[in-house]
Parts: sequence; structure tokens; C-alpha cells
Amino acid sequence: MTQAPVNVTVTGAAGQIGYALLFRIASGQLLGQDKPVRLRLLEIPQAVKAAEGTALELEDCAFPLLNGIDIFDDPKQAFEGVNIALLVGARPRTKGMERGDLLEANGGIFKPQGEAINAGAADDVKVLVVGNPANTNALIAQSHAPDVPAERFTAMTRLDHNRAIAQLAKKLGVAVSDVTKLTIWGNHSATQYPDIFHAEVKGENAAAAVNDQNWLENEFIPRVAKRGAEIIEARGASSAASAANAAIDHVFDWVNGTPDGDWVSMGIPSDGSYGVPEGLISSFPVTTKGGTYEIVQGLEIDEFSRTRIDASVKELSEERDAVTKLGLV
Ligand SMILES: NC(=O)C1=CN([C@@H]2O[C@H](COP(=O)(O)OP(=O)(O)OC[C@H]3O[C@@H](n4cnc5c(N)ncnc54)[C@H](O)[C@@H]3O)[C@@H](O)[C@H]2O)C=CC1
Ligand SMILES: O=C([O-])CC(=O)C(=O)O
Repeated sequence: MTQAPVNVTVTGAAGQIGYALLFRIASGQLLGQDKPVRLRLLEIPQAVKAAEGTALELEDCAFPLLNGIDIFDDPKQAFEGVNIALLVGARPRTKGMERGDLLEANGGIFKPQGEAINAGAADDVKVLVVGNPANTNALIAQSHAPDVPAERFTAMTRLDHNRAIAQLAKKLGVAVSDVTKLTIWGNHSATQYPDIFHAEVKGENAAAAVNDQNWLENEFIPRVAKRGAEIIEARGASSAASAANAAIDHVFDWVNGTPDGDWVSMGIPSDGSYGVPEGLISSFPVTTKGGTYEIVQGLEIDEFSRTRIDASVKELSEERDAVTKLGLV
């Protein structure tokens, strides 16, 4: 272990996703088996003790790649020198809360975190926002970090991507590894559009292999888009291990590259591609290489897909308008 450790900051470290995520980071699954990590955990003061408990367990795993753990309740300290920032902690919607209240409450979290990243992060910082509403929280954080290149702020739609692959593989009776080029477009919300028209199954077009528009419209798309609610209904709590798994996948692929002939979905600041207004943090098909990503260009978007993408992008624009009015971006 000759390399300097990579500083990984995890917010909401004492939460459900944090508990499923930290052990995998420390075991080397986030970055690779050759990369030592130093964990910097951020929690609210009331949850610091629980985070300390998790840190005791991490210690007890004796992970060879885990170089150390520090726990903070101050974002400025937690993001000092950070290379990889996983923004998981967020304010959940509670009874009687309107969408605007939710955006405002999260603004109170993601604005100071964006400022702290701006002030203290390492030059190569990469940020993944998991906490909901993930795309707009990422936009808030990014807009308060003017010295960090905007494209370093990403939002997680990888869970949706993985869910869609699993459902498609199940429908066709193939292995998940047979499915490539799946795309999630838009927002991490019920308006998202899981697109199988460019996806392939063993190299053949997936939509043609399915050949069932009714399944696509009335089963597949709503199932994937509302999977979070299905999990909450069944488990009595929101997705945690699968969300942590998706965060691992997102960062691992961003850092280590996507395989030739495939791509992944990431919520990223739009450059105007596919008619998505510039600056909105929207999900696109991307390839990654050498720690950077590029939007897959040149995909033909038919009328059906266009309508779905536009609907999700409209929701993102409305969220941006709402947080702009609140003075959060
Ligand atoms: N993008 C995606 O695909 C998914 C996103 N999520 C979202 O991830 C978030 C976390 O989920 P869970 O871990 O299940 O929630 P949780 O409620 O178990 O944990 C959240 C943790 O964040 C902490 N926290 C709150 N404010 C904080 C702040 N200002 N700084 C640092 N920590 C703070 C809380 O103390 C708590 O320990 C939620 O917003 C959830 O909706 C969940 C699943 C998938
Ligand atoms: O729906 C939720 O609250 C959690 C979530 O984002 C998901 O599971 O996709």
C-alpha cells in the first residue's frame, strides 16, 4: 500500500444508506482494491454518537485499505481535502410537507455543503448526491461551489438504471450481464424515463426483443419509476442496500471507466444535449474514461421517448425555478 489514501466524505453517515455503504467503501469496492481510503463522516450533532458506533465496527473489520476515520458535525471540516464526496444525508419529506418546504429544508443542507466543498475540497473532487430530491440538491450544492468545475457535481440515477436492467433481464429471461446500453433520462423521480429503445440484449435491440408496447408502457416504466415506493411499502423503509450499491457503482465507474460497448446513467449538468436545457442536472447515458465522463451522442429519439424525456425535464425545470425563487441557487 504505497499510494496516499483517497479522502472520501460521506454525509448522513449514521443513516440507513450510510450503514450499507461505509463497509463497502472501506473494503475497496468504491475505488478499487489498490486504493487506500480515509473516511470523513459528516452527521448532525444528534447522530454523531451513532456514527461513532459505526466507526467502531469499521475498525473491527480490520480492512487493509482503511487508513482512518474522522467524524464531524461541521461541513467545513468534513469536506477539507475531500477527493470523493458522497452527499447522502438529506431531509426526508414528512407528513404535511409540501414540495416547496422539502426543497427549502434541503437547501439548508446542500447550500452550506456546496460552500464547504468550494472552500476545502481537493482539486480533483468528485461529488455524488444521493439525498433526495437528488438532482435539485446537486444543483443547489453546485451553485454554491463556483470554483469547482460544474461537471464534478452529479446526482444518482444509477439505482434506477440497475433496477431497469434487472426488470428487463427478468422479462426476457436473460442474465443481467446480457443487458447493455440501458438509459435513464431525466429526474430521479416518478417522471424518470427508463429507455430500452437503445438498449441491447446479447447485442440485439432490446425493444425489438421485448416487442410488447403494453408491457413497456404499463408495467416496465411505472415499475422502475415507482420502485422506491414499492420498496417502502414492502420493507417499511426506503431502499438502502440497493441505493448504497448504486452509489458504489456510480463512483467506481466514474473513476475506473465504463467497458467498451456499454454505458451507464448519471445525473449530470446538461450541456444542452438532447434538448435538455443547459445547467439542469438531468440523467443521461454516459461513458467514462480516465475519471471524466461524456454524454453518448447521436442517439435517435422517437416521439414516444421525446414526450417522456420532455416531461421529466419539465419537472426538473420547475424544481430549478422553485429553488431559484427561494434564493437557493
Ligand atoms: N438517489 C437515489 O436513488 C436514492 C436516494 N435516497 C435518498 O437518500 C437519502 C438518505 O437515505 P437514508 O440513509 O435511508 O436516510 P436516513 O434517514 O436513514 O439517514 C439520513 C441521515 O442523514 C443525516 N443528516 C441529516 N441532515 C444532515 C446534514 N445536514 N448533514 C449530515 N447528515 C445529515 C441524518 O442524521 C441521518 O442519519 C434520503 O434522502 C433518501 O430519500 C434513497 C434511496 C435511493
Ligand atoms: O423513494 C425513495 O424515497 C427512495 C428512493 O429515492 C428510491 O428508492 O429510489
